[in-house]
Amino acid sequence: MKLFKIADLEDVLKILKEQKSEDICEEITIEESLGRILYEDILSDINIPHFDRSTVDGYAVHHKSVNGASEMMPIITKITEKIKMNSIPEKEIKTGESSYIPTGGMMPKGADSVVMMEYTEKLSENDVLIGKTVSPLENVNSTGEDIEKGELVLEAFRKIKAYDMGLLAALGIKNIKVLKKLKIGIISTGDEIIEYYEMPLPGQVRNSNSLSLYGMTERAGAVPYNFGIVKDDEEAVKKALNEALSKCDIVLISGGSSVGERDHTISAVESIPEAEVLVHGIAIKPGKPTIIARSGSKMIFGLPGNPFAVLVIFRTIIEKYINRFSEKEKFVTALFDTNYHKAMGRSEFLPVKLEERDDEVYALPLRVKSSSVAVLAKADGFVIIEKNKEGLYSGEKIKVYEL
Ligand SMILES: Nc1nc2c(c(=O)[nH]1)N[C@H]1C(S)=C(S)[C@@H](COP(=O)(O)OP(=O)(O)OC[C@H]3O[C@@H](n4cnc5c(N)ncnc54)[C@H](O)[C@@H]3O)O[C@H]1N2
Ligand code: MOO
Repeated sequence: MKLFKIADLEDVLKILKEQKSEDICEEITIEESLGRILYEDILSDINIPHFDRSTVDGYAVHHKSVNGASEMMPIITKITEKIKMNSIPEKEIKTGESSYIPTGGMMPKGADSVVMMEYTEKLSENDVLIGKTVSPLENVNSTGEDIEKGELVLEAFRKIKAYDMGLLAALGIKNIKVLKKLKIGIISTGDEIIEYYEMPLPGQVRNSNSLSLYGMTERAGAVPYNFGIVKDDEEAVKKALNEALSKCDIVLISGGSSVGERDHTISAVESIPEAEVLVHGIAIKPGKPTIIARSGSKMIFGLPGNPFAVLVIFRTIIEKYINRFSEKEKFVTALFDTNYHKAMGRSEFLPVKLEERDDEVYALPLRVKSSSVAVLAKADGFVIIEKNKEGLYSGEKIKVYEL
């Protein structure tokens, strides 16, 4: 009798984290870096800002010169200089003096703060009334305040975000080392599976899994390759798997992952001499019959055929592996809207809709079968109910993760 070696979701993630992969990196320009995985630590070789500058248009002063100044009791200061952008102030400020300074202008020596224009009144070319007290560093961006020289700015294996690109530019970095994009082969199996552009006869099912895997692969920053539909035939599955393995870093096979007579993924995987099955069966609903194997430096994921299960396994496991576990899960907290019972022994992936009522966010569960292709299009996020919980109760505070 064939039995699954059911592993917990956390253990599966741990096994995947421990897999040594052959890192192949390449150098790219920062313009090309969005969504790529950094292969080096980025340290700043400068202070940002690299000079003290004003954050407002106004008059640079030493705070002691205007101590006690107010709208009713302004203090007169002598204008020493009109500082220009992109130039070094020529004069040092002494007690009772001020310099006009634009936003972003370099602070003159002797000044430690800036009074906003709105609180000043120019009396002549040489004198200005200051109607506000300021404290040291008020309206000043001091050297290294944002980033200090030598600071670790971005850590290796971070997935580069749009705002990281601006940060790299501010550091004057043109090229960075990133991991080469992983190539991901996608195979769908099943005698009943037809191309999505064909009209299904009774018993036939359009191939939706290859397309959702294609999209999710691209979203994860890898390159998908479609290896088409393969019949439920052991030799055909082996042939397709070997072909995909020879061209890709990771192979995803949907369908045939269970233990039925027509489920050939496991035997196809086992027929590869260097393949090692790491997992066959995960304590997650849906997606239980998932297979994870390694062949040299390559990985094979045998996914259940059910469309919802495919999405769940990709979202909770494969995507994390592709991204080297570098992305923090984003979530919002919400109150669960109803009582929900689940069987013990498997973690459950539950899609939810979010609703705002009386200043609270409520999560409403969407009833779903593993065969659904539609449910995630209706969902705003998902909840993972832990393996040993019997469900969720109405009003329970939960984390809703981004889909
Ligand atoms: N005796 C047992 N039977 C089953 C178990 C079990 O533990 N013991 N687990 C069940 C669970 S849970 C799942 S999930 C399924 C997974 O089975 P397979 O991976 O072998 O998947 P298939 O039978 O090939 O397909 C299932 C379902 O999905 C449809 N499908 C398949 N490929 C596609 C595709 N590319 N696009 C759209 N839909 C697809 C297929 O037509 C089937 O309806 O096993 C249970 N059985
Ligand atoms: O694990 Mo299966 O995907 O529940 O139907």
